[in-house]
Formats: sequence, C-alpha cells, structure tokens
Amino acid sequence: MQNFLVRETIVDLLLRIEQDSGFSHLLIDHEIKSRNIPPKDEALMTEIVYGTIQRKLTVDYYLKPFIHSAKKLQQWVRMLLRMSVYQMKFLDKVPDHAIIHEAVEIAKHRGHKGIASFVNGVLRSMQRRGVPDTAEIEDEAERLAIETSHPQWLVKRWIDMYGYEMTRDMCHANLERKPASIRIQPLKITRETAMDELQELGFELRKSHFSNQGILIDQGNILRTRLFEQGYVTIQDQSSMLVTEMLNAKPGMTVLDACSAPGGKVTHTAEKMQNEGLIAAYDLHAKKAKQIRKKAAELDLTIIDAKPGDARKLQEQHEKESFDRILVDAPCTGFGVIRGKPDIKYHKEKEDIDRLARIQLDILEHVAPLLKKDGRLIYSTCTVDRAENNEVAENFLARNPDFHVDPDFFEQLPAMIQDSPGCSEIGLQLFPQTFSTDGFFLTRIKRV
Ligand SMILES: C[S@@+](CC[C@H](N)C(=O)[O-])C[C@H]1O[C@@H](n2cnc3c(N)ncnc32)[C@H](O)[C@@H]1O
Repeated sequence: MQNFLVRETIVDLLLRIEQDSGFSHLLIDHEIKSRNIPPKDEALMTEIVYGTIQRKLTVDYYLKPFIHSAKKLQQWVRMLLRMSVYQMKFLDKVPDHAIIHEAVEIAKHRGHKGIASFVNGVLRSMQRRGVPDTAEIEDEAERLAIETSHPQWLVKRWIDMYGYEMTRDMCHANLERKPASIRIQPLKITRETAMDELQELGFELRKSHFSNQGILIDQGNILRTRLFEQGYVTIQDQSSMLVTEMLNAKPGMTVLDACSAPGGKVTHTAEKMQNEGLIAAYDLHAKKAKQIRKKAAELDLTIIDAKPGDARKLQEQHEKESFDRILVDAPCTGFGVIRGKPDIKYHKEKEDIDRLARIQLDILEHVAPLLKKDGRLIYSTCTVDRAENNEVAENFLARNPDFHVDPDFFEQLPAMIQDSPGCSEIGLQLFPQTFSTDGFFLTRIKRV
C-alpha cells in the first residue's frame, strides 16, 4: 500500500475515534483487518494512530500559535495536522519534508488547493520557528498536563490524591509501551514448554512474578503463533492475573463472577480450579455472556456458566450464602489502562467517577449477601482513583460489619509487591509505573 493511502486511512480513523469516543483499540483492530493492510504498514499505522491520540493535547499546544482561527478548522484538517505534527515531533521514522509533502497531497486530494496551501503553511512555519516551549508554563500541574497530554482536572486530582511525584511518574508511564503479557492455559501446557516454543521462534521473554501462569513478551507477536491460535495462551495483563491469584479459588468450589466479560479473570479462575466445581458468571448483556462462553470454549473450560444478568439483581437467582468465592471486577473509569486505550483520558469526567463509585458500591452491597461465612470476596477495578477504589471498599465495610479486609491478603501478595507504594490497610493500588502493569486496585474481603 502506498504511504499516501496509509496516511489517509489514518486521518479517517482519527476522525472516527474523535467522534466515537472510547473505542480506539477496537476501531483500529477492526479497520486494519477489514482493509487488508500489509503487516509492515499495519505496525506503522497502529503506531501513528495510537501515538497521535496519546499526545493529542501536547500536539494541540504545539499547533496553537500557527493556527489563527482554530474554530473554523474542519475536523479532518485538524486530524491531518495532528498526525503530521505527531510524526515530526515524536517519531524519527520519516523525515519532516516527506511528512509535509504527504500531508499536502492528502489535503489536495480530500479538499482543495487552498487547504493544501494552509496545511503547507502551518507545517512549514512550525518547522522554521519551532514549537512553543512547555518549560515556560508556570503552573506545575498545567505543565505536566500539557507535556504528558492529560486533562488538567485529572492531573490536579491525582496530585491531590497521590502527590506530585507519583502523578508525574504515572503520567509519563501512560505514554510508554508496556511489554505484552500472556497467560498459559495450565491444563494444556506448562509455562516452561510454552516459553521454550516461543523462544525457538525468536521471542524475548520473561516470567511474570505476579502469577506462575504469566509470561512477559519483550519481543515477538503472539497473535501469529500456534500457541495463541489453539488456545494454549491468552493475552492478559499481569495485574488482572494477580486478581485471580488472590481470589484463590480451589477445585470443587462454587464461585460467582458478578461482572465477568470479556472473560479474562473468569477463565483464569476456571484454570485455577482445574476445571472442577462451578462458576456462575454474569454480565449485563447477552452479547457479553456469549463472548465469555466463546472464550471459555477456546480454552477448553467447561465449568463456567455464563449468563446475562445485572449484578445488583443476583439475589433473585441465587440463595444467600451460596458462594465460596465472589469476584466483583467492577465497571470503572479505566484510568489504569490509558496506555492501551489512550482516548479514555479525554472522554471521562469527574461526574463519571461519582456515578461509577455509586454503581460499584451498589454492586458490592447486593452481591455480598451471596458469600458464604468464611468465604472471600475480591473487589477490583482497572482504575487509579481513591473514590472508586479505597473509598468504595471503605464505605462498604463501614456499612457491613460482618465483612472485613482479609488479614492474610497482604501476606499472600507476591513479595515484591508487599512494600510497593500503593499498599494500604484497605488494599493494593497498582500504579502503571511501578511494575509496568496496568493501574489496578484490588482488595480481598472476608465474611466473618
Ligand atoms: C472491568 S469489566 C470486567 C472484566 C472481566 N472481569 C475480565 O476479567 O475480563 C466490567 C464489566 O462489568 C459489566 N457491568 C457493568 N455493570 C454491570 C452490572 N450492573 N452487572 C453486571 N455486569 C456489569 C460491564 O459490561 C463490563 O463487562
């Protein structure tokens, strides 16, 4: 495919992502598959799309002095400029003159000569005069927000919660790539055998310390391997694996996963139970329950009974005190997975945090009566925010005196995590910068 066409496809994608918030990764994957883009272009395209979204606010700051009437700018022209500036400032792969030439060609093809000359003028002026220096921004929260392309309200909120240094490191970590992380299906293959097979294919690998089923991939594409295609391994972040490790479900137990799609943790739990026992898995919509059944089938796991259902109404389906283990991996803002889904940071607002915290507490309150005495419940989210994490758990415990944080939880965490900065009396907050995982919160609650 010609460079020109790849770049024009990127403009289309950026436009759709801007309009259709929250689905960048799904859209990109779908688009690349449906357009039969060759692997060489696929990698570059993915890099430019993700990078442009990831750096959007920084790029807009760079562009500001060169665009006098930003309001009149058509959206596709804005995307074209963003994509070009991203490449000029953050990628070394293509020389500036080639980037500008392609941008001008796209502008001519999609618009007219006038737009082409505008695009040419903006990019050439920027090349000549240089971009504004962020070091001149006096307020440190504002500077950090612009340099790392996060909304200011969020950076300020994180500074209030976790301090400036933690926030700075988290914002920078959100711009980096993390190693791919996979989980072996232990009923089909051992970690050693899987690692041997992948290493023979040229993969660079490490064992995860979070789960004895986890492998980190520093080099290699797992999607194109026999092990992935035949369900010997599945893709999952280490932090998610830790959730199931800490749930500690045993063969023969009865387990509830109240919010289980797309099925990462529930399939891991079935593996831990050696496919013996029963797992009732729910998610809101029938389509999502189907997704879980599909994933379970791919991994040859038969003890998962996946159905649509609202976690807040499960008392209609199940007797009180009927589960040994319950997982509430709650819907959340997702601020812990910004690296993989960068548009999340622009589309969530403070109101979303408050709304979700209410839902999280509501789910916990309705699901907890289903836990047997001496049973364990894990509450987890893939976000970094006290209101959705620590405070939801604290509120739940304050209102339900027969539940408390399991004192064994902390001892059973992997040794390297026990003293990590996010460990508190209420649970564990993983930050993306500490172990290069997603940002995640988890705690284990015991019924007494
Ligand atoms: C963080 S995801 C769960 C991820 C899943 N545990 C995994 O490991 O693959 C949260 C899920 O909760 C579901 N959800 C949201 N509200 C719900 C509710 N009231 N009852 C059940 N599921 C709900 C969402 O559809 C979403 O799939």
